[in-house]
Amino acid sequence: MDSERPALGRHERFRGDYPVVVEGLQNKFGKQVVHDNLDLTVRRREILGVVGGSGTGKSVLMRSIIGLQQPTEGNIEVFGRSITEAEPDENIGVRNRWGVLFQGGALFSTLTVGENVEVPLRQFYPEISPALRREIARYKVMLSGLPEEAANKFPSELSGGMRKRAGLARALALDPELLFLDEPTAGLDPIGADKFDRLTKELQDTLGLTVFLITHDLDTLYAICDRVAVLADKRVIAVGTIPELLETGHPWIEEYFNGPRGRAAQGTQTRAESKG
Ligand SMILES: Nc1ncnc2c1ncn2[C@@H]1O[C@H](COP(=O)(O)OP(=O)(O)OP(=O)(O)O)[C@@H](O)[C@H]1O
Repeated sequence: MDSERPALGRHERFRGDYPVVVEGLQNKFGKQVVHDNLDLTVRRREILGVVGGSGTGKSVLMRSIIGLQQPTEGNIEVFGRSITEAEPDENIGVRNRWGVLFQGGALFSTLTVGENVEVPLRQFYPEISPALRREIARYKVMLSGLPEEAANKFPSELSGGMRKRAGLARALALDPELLFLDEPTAGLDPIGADKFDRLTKELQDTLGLTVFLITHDLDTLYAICDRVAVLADKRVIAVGTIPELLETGHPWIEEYFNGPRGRAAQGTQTRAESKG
């Protein structure tokens, strides 16, 4: 089992082995404490699955890491830069190194898919010519597995699965090193979810991405995650491979992975592996 708080010198964090380091995080909404003394490190080029019961604060954790939620205590470093201590404008140099696929895609409904992908390009690289911006957006649309013509469609003209891919295209707009995915396969049918998983893995491999992936989808955890972090009791109670997590004997982990759905997902994975 991995220690959740490795003894890291700042120079090691800068070397990029741990693109995300969260230490002693606390998030409170009024009297509700969502996180308390939460530690987590994300390793370079891994797909880290983040699981936990509903309302355990997975999305709040992601929002804290990308600077959309100011924690009440703790420190978060992304690519060696403190997100919690700096003003949002000071983080401009790291904000263009990550991409985010929010739950539901969060696309602008009045813009076409291509125009949606152009939004971060306009924001971070206003000097790029409109023609080149359009070209980059088209490339990202295709990279996300959508047909080229999807760039001219509005989100309302797409299926749920295509909208997810459009959101992914926008998340990839700035060639990120770090990708945040919040429940990317929620609402997809099993075949669509499987294809999305394979796309995520392929992109991670070919682009060398580090992926922070919030999911309830056990198939995704078994199929593509290198490690899984479990949120419970207001913190990350364990991080590791699925066999390592099971060794903890924690009742929630046991029930989650060894319940009927967990066993089914494990069976699917074993069959997929034996087919090669
Ligand atoms: N802006 C906010 N103001 C007040 N409470 C909030 C806010 N954002 C989140 N919360 C609360 O924080 C808790 C954690 O929410 P979060 O969305 O992170 O859960 P989650 O683990 O992602 O859940 P799910 O799996 O259902 O998506 C919830 O109780 C939620 O109501």
